[in-house]
Order: sequence, then C-alpha cells, then structure tokens
Amino acid sequence: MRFQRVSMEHFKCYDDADLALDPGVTVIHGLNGSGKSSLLEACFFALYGSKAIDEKLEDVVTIGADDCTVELWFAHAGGEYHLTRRVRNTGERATTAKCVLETPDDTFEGARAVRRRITELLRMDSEAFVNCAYVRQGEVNKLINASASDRQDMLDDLLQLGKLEEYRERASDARVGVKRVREDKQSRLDQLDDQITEKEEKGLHDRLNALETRLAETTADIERIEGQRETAAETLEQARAVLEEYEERREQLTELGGDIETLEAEITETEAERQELKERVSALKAEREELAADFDETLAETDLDEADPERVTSRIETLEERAEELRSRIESRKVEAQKHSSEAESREAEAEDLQSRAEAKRDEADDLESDIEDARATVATRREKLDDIDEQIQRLEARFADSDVDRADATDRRDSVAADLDEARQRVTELETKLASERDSLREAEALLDEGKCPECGQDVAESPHVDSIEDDRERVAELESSLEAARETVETLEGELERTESLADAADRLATLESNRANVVQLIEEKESGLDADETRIEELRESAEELEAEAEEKRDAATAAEELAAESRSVIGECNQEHQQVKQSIQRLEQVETLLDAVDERESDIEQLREKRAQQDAMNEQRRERLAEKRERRQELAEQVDEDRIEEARSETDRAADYIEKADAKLAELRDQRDETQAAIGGVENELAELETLREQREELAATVSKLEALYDESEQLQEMYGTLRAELRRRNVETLERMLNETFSLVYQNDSYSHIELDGEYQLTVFQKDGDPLEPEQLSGGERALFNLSLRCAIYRLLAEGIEGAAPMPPLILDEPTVFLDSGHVTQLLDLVAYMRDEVGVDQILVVSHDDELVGAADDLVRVEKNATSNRSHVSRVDRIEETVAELAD
Ligand SMILES: Nc1ncnc2c1ncn2[C@@H]1O[C@H](COP(=O)(O)OP(=O)(O)OP(=O)(O)O)[C@@H](O)[C@H]1O
Ligand SMILES: [Zn+2]
Repeated sequence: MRFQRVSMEHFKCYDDADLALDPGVTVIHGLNGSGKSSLLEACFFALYGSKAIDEKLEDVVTIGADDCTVELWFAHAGGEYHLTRRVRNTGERATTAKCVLETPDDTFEGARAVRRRITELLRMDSEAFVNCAYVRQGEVNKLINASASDRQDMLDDLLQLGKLEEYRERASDARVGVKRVREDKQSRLDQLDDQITEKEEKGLHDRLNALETRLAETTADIERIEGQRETAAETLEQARAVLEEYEERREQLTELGGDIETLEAEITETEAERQELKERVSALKAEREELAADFDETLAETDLDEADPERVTSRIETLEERAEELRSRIESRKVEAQKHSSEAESREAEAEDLQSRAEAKRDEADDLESDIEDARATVATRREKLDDIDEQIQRLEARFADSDVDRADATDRRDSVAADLDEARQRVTELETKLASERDSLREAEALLDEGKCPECGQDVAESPHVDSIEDDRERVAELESSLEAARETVETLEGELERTESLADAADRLATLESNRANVVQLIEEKESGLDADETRIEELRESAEELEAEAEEKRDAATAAEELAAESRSVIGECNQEHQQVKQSIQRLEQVETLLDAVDERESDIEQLREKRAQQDAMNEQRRERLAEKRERRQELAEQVDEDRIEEARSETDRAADYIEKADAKLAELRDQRDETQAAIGGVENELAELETLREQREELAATVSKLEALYDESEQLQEMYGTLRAELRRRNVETLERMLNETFSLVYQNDSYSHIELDGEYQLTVFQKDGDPLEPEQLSGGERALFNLSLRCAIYRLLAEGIEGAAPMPPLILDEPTVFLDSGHVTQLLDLVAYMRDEVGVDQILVVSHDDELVGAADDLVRVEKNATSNRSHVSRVDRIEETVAELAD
C-alpha cells in the first residue's frame, strides 16, 4: 500500500494544502509547531476517522472554520483508492458530514462502512496500525513499556494469531455445548435404562398368564351358576302360575259374594221406595180432595155458575181490559188535574208578583211625598237667609249713597289716596332734611360773620362780595319752614282720607261677596222649587199604576181559584175510577184463584198417575234381580268346590325355595362378575405396561445412537480446539524465532558498539538484552537513546515480519516515523538513517514517511517536503522541494 496524495481544507493548522507523495523515503521537514505531525495525522484521520485521533472531533477543524475536509488517494494491491472525509462543526457538536471510499470495484459510504472496509484492506484496525506502521510522536517506547501480555496481544493481533485464538474459543464453546447436550441425553438414557430394568423385574409375562387362567376359571363358574339360576326361575314361574290361578278364583268368589250382597241390598231398597211411593199417593189423594172443596167455595164467590176454564179465561180478559181502561182514564185525569193545579199555582204567583209591585209603587210615592216636605222646609229656611242678606246689602248700599265715592271706584280711590300719602310723607322728609342743612349752613355763616369773615369764601368781610347772601339764606329757611308746615298738614288730611276710603273699599268688597251669596241662594231655591211640581205628578202616577196592578192581581187570583176548582173536579173523577179499578182487580184475582185451583187438582191427579206407574216399574225390576241373585248363588257354590288347598300349599313352598335360590345365585354372580372385571382390568394394565416397555426399549435405542453420535462430535470439537491451540503455539513459536532473528539484525545495525551481544525473545514475548559479558538486561534498564533505538529496531523488525511473514507479500501500509530522532545524538541519527535505508533497500518497504525537524535526516530523503507556518496568519503551508541536493547544500551552509 502506498499513499499517493493527500489534500486538506481547514484541517487543524492548514487552511488549504495539497501534497503528492511518491514511493521511497519522504522526509517531512519543518520547525517546531509548523504542522508536520498534523500532516501525518490527516492521512491517519482520513483512513480511520475519529478512531485515529486522541482529541475530540471538533478539534480537527481549524479554529474559526465550519468544516474540514481531508482527502487521501492511495494505491493498494494494484488498485487505486480515493477517500474523502468531511467534518462539520457548526452546531454544538462536530459530526462526520461525509465519508466516502471509492475503490476500483465499489463505493462505500458512511463512517462505519468505510472503516470496516479499510480494516479489511489493511488487515489492521487503527490500533494495529499505530502498533505496526505508524510510530507516533512520543510513542517510541510504547512497545517496550508495555507488559509482556499486552505485547503478546498486540503482536498476536498484528500477526492475525488472534483469529486462531478466536477459532479455538469457538471450538471450545462448541465442545462445551456438545458436552452439555451429550450429558443431558446420557442422563436421559440412564433414566430409560432404570425404567426398563424396573419394568423387566416385574415379571409381567408370568403375571399375565396367571391372570388369564384366573379369568377362565371365573368365567366357567359364572356360566354354571347362570344355568342353575335359569332352572330355578322356571320352577318359580310354574309355582307362581298355580298360585295366580288360585288367586284368580278367590277373587271371582269375592266378587260374586259382593254381587250377591249388592243385589240383595238393591231389592230391599226398591221395596222400601215402593212403600214410600204408596204413601205419597195417599197424601196426594187427600190434597186433591181438599183442593176440590176450596174450588167449589171460590167458584161460588164469582159470577160464574160453572167452572169452565175457557169461560174463566175470557172473563178474566174482559176484566183486564176494563182495568186497563180505568188505568188510562186515571192517568189522563191525573195529567189534567196536574195541569189545572199548576195553572192555579202560576196564576197565584203572578197575583203575588203584581201585588208586590203595587206595594213598591205605593212605597215610592210615600217616599217622594216626604222628600217634597223636606224640600219645602229647606226652601223656607233659604228664603229667611235671603232676607237677611238683602238687609245687609241695603245697609252697605246706604253708605255709598251718602258718600262722594262711587261703589265701583272705592278700591281705586283708596289706592290713589295711599299713593298720595306716600308722596306727601316723602315730601315732608325731603323738606325736613333740606331745612336741617340750610339751618346748619346759616348757623355757620352767622358764626363766620360774627368773626368778621365772609361766610362764603372765608375772606375778610370787608371786601367780600358774598356777605349779602346771608340774608337770602335766612329767607330761604323761613320759606322752607312754611312749606314743611303745609306738607305736614297735607299728610294729616291724607291720613284721614285713607282711613275713610279704606273702610269704603272694604264695604264694596263685602257687598260683592253678599251679592254673589245672594245669587247662589236664589239659584238653590229655584232649583229646589222647580223639582217639586214634577215630583207631585210622579206621586200621582205611581199611585194610579199601583191601583191598576192591584186590580190585575185580583183578576189573577180569580183565575187561580177557577183552575183549582177544575183540578179538584179531576181529582174526584180519579177517586171514582180508582175505586172501580180496585173492584175489577179483586174479581180478576178471584178468577185467577179459580184457575189455579183447577190446575192444582189436575196436577195432583197426574202426579198420582205417575207414581203408580213408577211403582209398577220398580216391581218388575225387583223380579229381574231376584232371578240374577239365584244364578249367582249357584255359580258361587260351583267355584267353592273347585279350590284344592294342598296343591296351593305345595306351590307356595316351591316359590319360596326358588326365590331364595335365585337371590343367592344373583349375589354370587355379581361377585364373580366383579372378579372377572377386575381380572380383565389387571390384564389390560399388564398389557399396557408391556407396550410401554416396548416403547421404552425403542426410545432407548434411538437415544443410545444419538449419544454415540454426540460423543463422536465432542471428540471432533475437542480435536479442533486442540488443533487451533497447537497451531497458534506453533505459529507464535515460529514468529517469535523469526522476530528474534530480525530484531537482532536491525538492532545490531543501529547499535553498533561492543556493549551488547544479542537480544532474546521468548515464547511469552519477553524481551531480554544480553551484554557482552553475558549479563541479561531488561529493556527498561537501557538509556533513553538506547531505548528509542531498541524500539525502532523492534518496530522495524515487526514491520518486516508482517511484510514478509504473511504469505510473503502483504500489502503493508507505509512505514511512518514521527520525530524518531528526539532522543538520539548525532551518531545515532546516522545509524537511524542506515536503518531507514536498510528498510527501503533490503527489506523493500515501498514507502517510508519520516517527520523530523532534524536537518540531518534530509540527507536520507528521496523526496523532501517542507512545512512552514505563516507567522502572521498562523496557518501552515506545505511544499515539495524538488532539488534535494541544493537544499542539502543550502542547509550545509
Ligand atoms: N484545530 C486547529 N486549528 C488551528 N490550529 C491548530 C489546530 N489544532 C492544532 N493546531 C496548531 O497546529 C500546529 C501544528 O502542530 P503540529 O503538531 O502538527 O506541529 P509539528 O510541526 O509536528 O511540531 P513539532 O516539531 O513540535 O512536533 C500547532 O501550533 C497547533 O497549535
Ligand atoms: Zn511535531
């Protein structure tokens, strides 16, 4: 297998990188942290995905980027392959968004399918890959530090010996499974053997024979007893027949005795009946005589002279007709009487009604009369009042006649006098005020003047023009005083006038009130008086109509009396008719009595005739009975003679004996039959058991065959298990030998000094280094550098073993070494170069990838790849260096 090209986008420190890889040794060179390891990791990641990285998936994506893509092209077993893996890191968690492996035959999609295919192609999983082909940075000591058993597991895995162990375990599982089944079957087989033995020990055939003999004996016994029982049954039957015959005769005798008794009793009874009948006939005759006498008597009471039934009947009919006639007359008269008396009643009621109406009218007239009297009294009172009012009016009117004031103006006059008085009073007040102020100023002016000053301007009087005015002032005061006097007088006059006019206005008001009262009273009187005449007329009318009503009532009463008389007449006719009807009914009864008696006499006669006939019949019947009685008595005599008592006794004892025997025989037979059934059941049981035994034997045969087959199978699986075990031990032994040899070869190549003689690898992959003096040394005891070299030797030896070991030419992945020189001094770096060259040239490894910052390694490269990191962007860049020699020279400078 060989990597051809790797390309990356946003993988760790790479933004974008594309690198072609050729066969031979490729050295990837660059400063610390420039991205060398990341380049290898990209290849490893492309192959195995998340299994190939120690960190989380999102850590492979360049910080700040959303997704990362790694593509790897490689050649393998003559075919070309292309792997694409893309990781998205947008959400909370990074996920594998794409994972595709294109092979020459097929395309695989999905992380799991791709990983499975890669593991198949390389025959190693990610772990095996790092254990064998890919020596990761810092893991140079991994194999040495591992425990022997881990180492053993690792190597066994690499050499595919793990598979053999797996097969061995599977064979072991199969063997254990077979063993369990076999043990199961074996125990079942043992069980069957036990069951068979148990059954065989029972002596089933002997038991069957004995039971069959017993069955035959029992059957014979049953048959014998059954025969005897039959004979006894016959005897029993015959004896019973004899007894039955006897029984029959006795029954016949009893029956005859009964018949005879019955007949005798019947005869006696009939005779008694006949006697009775004879007595009844005599009684009837006596009755008939009596009835005949009655009849004669009754007949004499009627108007008939002879007792001819037909005439009696026709007479009755005639009477009935008359009675009917009378009844209908009574009925019609009753209706008539009813009619008249109801007529009388209604007339009477009418008369009463009219009378009460007349009374009502009279009452109304009386009421009206008293009302009129009341009204006249009221009118009289009112007229007195009217006179009173008129007197008052005259008095008041007289006041106006003496006065200058008209009645109609009285109120206006009073109002105007009141207004004048107000005005006059106001004038007095005004004049009083004015006078007071004039008097004040006059007093002031006089005072000033007394001081020699002008009363007007306060200047000296001598030259004042105002001094003359004081005289005017005095005049004005006097004028005012006289005006005030006059005004006061006017007020006094007006006050008297107001008193007078006020009284007149009151009188006018009073007059108006009285006049309106008077009008009211006059109206009331008129009203009262106007109704009086009408009322009087009404009284007269009422009294007249009362009289009329009373006359009418008299008429009605007369009509009622007439009707009542008619009713009485009808009633007397009814009385007469009733009387006659009564007589007719009596006659009818008598005639009916005659009829009845006639019938009764006839009836007695026919009864007597009947009874006589019956007696004759009974006599004939008894005659017959007597004959039959004689016959029966004779027959009884005959039968009594036929009964043989000895023979009956014999038959009885025979019956008892036979029945006794049969009872015993039945009990015995039941017992024997039970015994026979039991024996038969026992035979059935034994036969079943024999059949079971047969089945068990068959089962046992089958099971025995199965068990022996299982045994063979167990042996086979055991052998297989052993074979896988041996094979693995053998292969491991051979591998260990080869590995030991190769390890010694590579180790001596890289560690050429005289300290160590050889390395031993034992069957348990225990490594021991031997010093020249023969002392053994654990690999951990070596120095750091020695240990690194030792490890590299071991890795190369393993790689070689794998490359050569598996069918000579395994499709091995490239040998990848990440920083193998860290612990080495420069001398040993040279030896490492030799080892690399040896792997390439001698072992024939197709492709070796070495990562190193060590310049010395550049010399060993067929191809050189330079990795650089841009200090500002902090992104790595990869480039192939074409002219290695130049570079080497450059580096040497
Ligand atoms: N997801 C990532 N995004 C960006 N840079 C990353 C990411 N993961 C790792 N790096 C950086 O990539 C750089 C490369 O590391 P790498 O181990 O490949 O370097 P190196 O060349 O092998 O160094 P050394 O010689 O020391 O082994 C480191 O500086 C690291 O910080
Ligand atoms: Zn590194």
